[in-house]
Amino acid sequence: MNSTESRDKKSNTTIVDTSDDLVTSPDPTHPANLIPELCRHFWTIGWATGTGGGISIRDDDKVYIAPSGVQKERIKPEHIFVLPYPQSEPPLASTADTRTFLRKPSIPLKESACTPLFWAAFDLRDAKACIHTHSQHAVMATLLWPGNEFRIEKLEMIKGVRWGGVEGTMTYEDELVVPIIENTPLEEDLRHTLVEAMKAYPKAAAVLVRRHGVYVWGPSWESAKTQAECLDYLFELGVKMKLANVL
Ligand SMILES: CSC[C@@H](O)[C@@H](O)C(=O)COP(=O)(O)O
Ligand SMILES: [Zn+2]
Repeated sequence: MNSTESRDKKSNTTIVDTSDDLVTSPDPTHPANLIPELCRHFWTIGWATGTGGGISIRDDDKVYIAPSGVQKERIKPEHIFVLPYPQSEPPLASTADTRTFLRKPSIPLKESACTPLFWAAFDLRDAKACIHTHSQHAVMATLLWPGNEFRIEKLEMIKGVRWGGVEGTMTYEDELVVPIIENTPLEEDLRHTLVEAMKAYPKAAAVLVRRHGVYVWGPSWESAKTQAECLDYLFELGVKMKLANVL
């Protein structure tokens, strides 16, 4: 049990800190400041509109998560959840009673439904940040590549993508392969196939979700962001090239 939690012996429930201490910092690069700023930016480029999409950042033993179902461009630091890392089990909504939080907002909010998906990037790739976008370029790519892989080559922006999302950068000579998984009615239910795809494609920097979007991660929030930008560019260009019959 961490310092911000205490257990009420009578009711046997965990009382979580709802103070703003863990999400208040004058440092603009503190995750609780960065998540609202990046979500605002992602909203302006169509990655996180209509409450969809988002980003989670891991700072050592803490994971910072945005709230669920809210206008992502209007999140404030005090709306951010803080979870301890690592945890023996991924924090699934279906295990709500046993999940541990270091900090919850004082107003009634739920943590992002993407939490178990972000967690897969932290656990399987040791990522420090994971971005989920609803970019139409990603969605179109999953429609024009009907199989279980998006493939593209001979484009300069491939050089901005890392092997596995966290290792060395790819070269112009390398073919980019991104696995595609099928969407599910509930976000949480994507976890199983996302984990399977990450294991089957250990060198892939992202996982596309058909008719939904993409999960991209990196060894830092900066790297996750620039890789997501390179991949989005490649999805957009791939779609245009395929429609122009020049692929
Ligand atoms: C427009 S609803 C989108 C959600 O179901 C989900 O796909 C999503 O990306 C965001 O989930 P959230 O729980 O709001 O963080
Ligand atoms: Zn989504």
